[in-house]
Amino acid sequence: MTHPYLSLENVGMDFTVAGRTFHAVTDVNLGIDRGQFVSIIGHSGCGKSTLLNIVAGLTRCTTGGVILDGQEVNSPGPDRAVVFQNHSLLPWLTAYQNVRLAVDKVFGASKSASERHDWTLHNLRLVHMDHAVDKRPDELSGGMKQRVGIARALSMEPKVLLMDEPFGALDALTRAHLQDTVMEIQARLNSTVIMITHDVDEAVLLSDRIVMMTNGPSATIGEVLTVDLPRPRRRLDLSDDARYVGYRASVLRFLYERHAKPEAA
Ligand SMILES: Nc1ncnc2c1ncn2[C@@H]1O[C@H](COP(=O)(O)OP(=O)(O)OP(=O)(O)O)[C@@H](O)[C@H]1O
Repeated sequence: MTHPYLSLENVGMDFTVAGRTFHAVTDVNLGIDRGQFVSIIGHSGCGKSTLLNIVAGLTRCTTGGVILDGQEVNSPGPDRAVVFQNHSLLPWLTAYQNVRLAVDKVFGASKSASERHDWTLHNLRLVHMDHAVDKRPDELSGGMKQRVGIARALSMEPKVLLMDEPFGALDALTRAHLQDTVMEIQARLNSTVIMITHDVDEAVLLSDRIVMMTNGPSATIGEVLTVDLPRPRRRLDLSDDARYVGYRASVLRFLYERHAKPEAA
């Protein structure tokens, strides 16, 4: 029997606050193949970030476990790079230096200084940021900072790229540009990606599968939708494509009919 590249097995997470235990997430089972782009969507508070943090190794799950490429995940590691909604670049370093720091950390022993230099520039080029390598974060727009954050994550050659609402803080046009860049890179590198999003169009456009979460407490996977649209995908062509519109409607129905937030219903 072949195992998926990444698997979440019976993952559950309880939080105990002031002596009271809260079951945030229960019984999450998910297998992800290499090269797959998976989005997690669900209402606020359903445990999306909790799940991502468990895969990242930043949080230990209360029950179950995560296995990546045959190894159990117990702590953070460069094989699982994370991109957060708000860039986490070091403000006193340039775009180049922010990426180079990660490259030195991961490849300090295995690549020469000139190889690490070339690799840093290569990754900045992938996200179309080679024109601003010497700029510090406060000299870059929000979208540019996210690009550098993505370059930094990719430069570690992670087995899985984890993205927690990576475009959430960006305006619609910048968001669209960045989504296109991520699609282009994913096609080129065959990256395995888990992305959290609140944006239904973003989920359908980018994903091979969309994991839809029920509301908490005891949130779990409600449904998994396979998005069988050919790649490369172009947003303009898809906007009136019947299959695209159908997928979009399925996610909307899940979120706003079957699992509407009680206060929003
Ligand atoms: N460290 C913690 N201590 C106590 N409760 C927590 C902790 N982290 C998360 N929770 C709770 O667990 C639940 C899931 O939180 P989580 O941040 O994973 O949700 P989310 O789906 O990512 O939300 P959002 O979409 O708003 O970011 C929430 O009810 C939250 O209050």
